[in-house]
This record gives sequence, C-alpha cells and structure tokens, in this order.
Amino acid sequence: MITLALSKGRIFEETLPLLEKAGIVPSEDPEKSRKLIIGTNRADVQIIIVRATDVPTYVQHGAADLGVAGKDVLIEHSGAGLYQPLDLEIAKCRLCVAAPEGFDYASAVKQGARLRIATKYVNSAREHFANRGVHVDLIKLYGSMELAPLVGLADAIVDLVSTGSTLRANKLVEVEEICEISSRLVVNQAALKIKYEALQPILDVFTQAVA
Ligand SMILES: Nc1ncnc2c1ncn2[C@@H]1O[C@H](COP(=O)(O)OP(=O)(O)OP(=O)(O)O)[C@@H](O)[C@H]1O
Ligand SMILES: O=P(O)(O)OC[C@H]1O[C@H](OP(=O)(O)OP(=O)(O)O)[C@H](O)[C@@H]1O
Repeated sequence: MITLALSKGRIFEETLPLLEKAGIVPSEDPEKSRKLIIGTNRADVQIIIVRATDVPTYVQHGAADLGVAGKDVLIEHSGAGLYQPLDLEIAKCRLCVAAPEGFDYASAVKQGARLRIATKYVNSAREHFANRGVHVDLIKLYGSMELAPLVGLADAIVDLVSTGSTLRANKLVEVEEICEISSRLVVNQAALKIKYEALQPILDVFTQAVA
C-alpha cells in the first residue's frame, strides 16, 4: 500500500491533475466527506487528509510514504528524514512582510526601532530579520495574521500573499518580499528504498508533468 498525505483545499485540488496523469483518481471528495482516509481507483494507493502543516510530520514518521507540502511549511518543519525531489509549482504565492498603510516601515527599520511582528512563520521571520539586522519581537499566531496590526497586537506581519486582496481588504501593504513559495513533493527516505518499485513510477509521472 502507498499512502499519500494531502491537505484539503488548494493542495488537494492542485495535486488532482498530477495524480490523474499517474492514473490515480480519489474515490471521494474530502470537501464533502468526513473520512480522513480516502481510497482511490488503485487498490494499492490511499490518500490521507491532514492539516497542511502536518504533512511533513506524517511523511517523516513513515505514516505516509509521500505528501505535498508548501515550502513555507517545510521551512518551519525541520525536514529531517524527508526527501524533497520535486517542486510541483502549485499553490504559488510569496512570503512577505506587510504593515498598515500608514506605518513607515522603512524609516522604523532605519531608526533601529524594535518591531513587533505577528506570524505563523517564526523560523522564516527570525532568519529574515536577523539577516537584515532588524530587531524584532516575534508573536506566534496560527492564522488571520492580518488582524494583528489592526488591533495593536503587532506593528507588522509576516504572511503569505497571492493576489494581495486580503492585504488590501485590511488596509495593509507589502513592504518586503522574503521568498517565493510553491508546493513540493516530499517522500519518506526509507519508503523510497523499500517501496521503490511502486513509488518511482509515480515520481516519474510527477516529474514529467511539471517539466
Ligand atoms: N493565497 C494563497 N495562494 C496560493 N497558495 C497559497 C495561498 N495561501 C497558502 N498557500 C499555499 O498553500 C498551502 C496550503 O494552504 P492552506 O490554506 O490549505 O493551509 P493552511 O490554512 O495554511 O494550513 P493549516 O490548515 O495547517 O493551518 C500553504 O502552505 C502555502 O504553501
Ligand atoms: O493575497 P491573497 O490572494 O488574498 O492570499 C493571501 C491569503 O491566503 C492565505 O490565507 P488562507 O489560505 O487562509 O486563505 P484563502 O484560502 O482565502 O486564500 C494567506 O494566509 C493570506 O491570508
């Protein structure tokens, strides 16, 4: 049995066409079903539905043989035991620093001010501000980062931006790009050896599909 870990929403939807090319069709839609283990048209392939941030953990421990996870998630996770053979170029966005429209971020940085930064991405944020020599207090949040500066919890945020509509709706502006984000295939290193004959054809199809 091959077990693939996916999160509901954009990762599941954007991975579907790749799976189809590999001849794998899920037998249920995770948006409609409460099942966490979904079968496929192939008796030897199943899909487990997990939180996006949990995908690397399931694959690292071998509870899933492979999975799809955003680079943002992989940077925050240690990545130990994970083979990352492929950028699938799906779920594309960028990790950014954003601040309220009226906040002069550049001069605050120039003056050496200590900034309060709210984010789910503490490792990425810590590294970014350390590289730039900006003093920050990081405030860990688990979602809706855009709210933090609006209610005085933070001066700025580090979050994902795609169309920019969430920032605009909350009167925030992007002040720095940290890195581009897309989702990667992650494979359990031991599974790749033990289940090579079953896994390699799937990896090959995915590789061709994104070439
Ligand atoms: N607006 C976006 N546009 C494109 N890709 C995005 C966007 N937001 C997030 N992503 C990418 O898709 C991945 C999955 O996002 P999703 O919103 O499904 O989960 P999440 O809510 O961030 O995670 P969790 O449920 O664990 O808190 C993210 O890790 C990121 O790589
Ligand atoms: O620049 P935008 O296109 O507005 O996308 C950015 C938003 O998307 C993500 O959130 P989340 O995945 O929770 O929201 P979504 O599913 O509505 O994109 C991210 O945390 C931002 O809030």
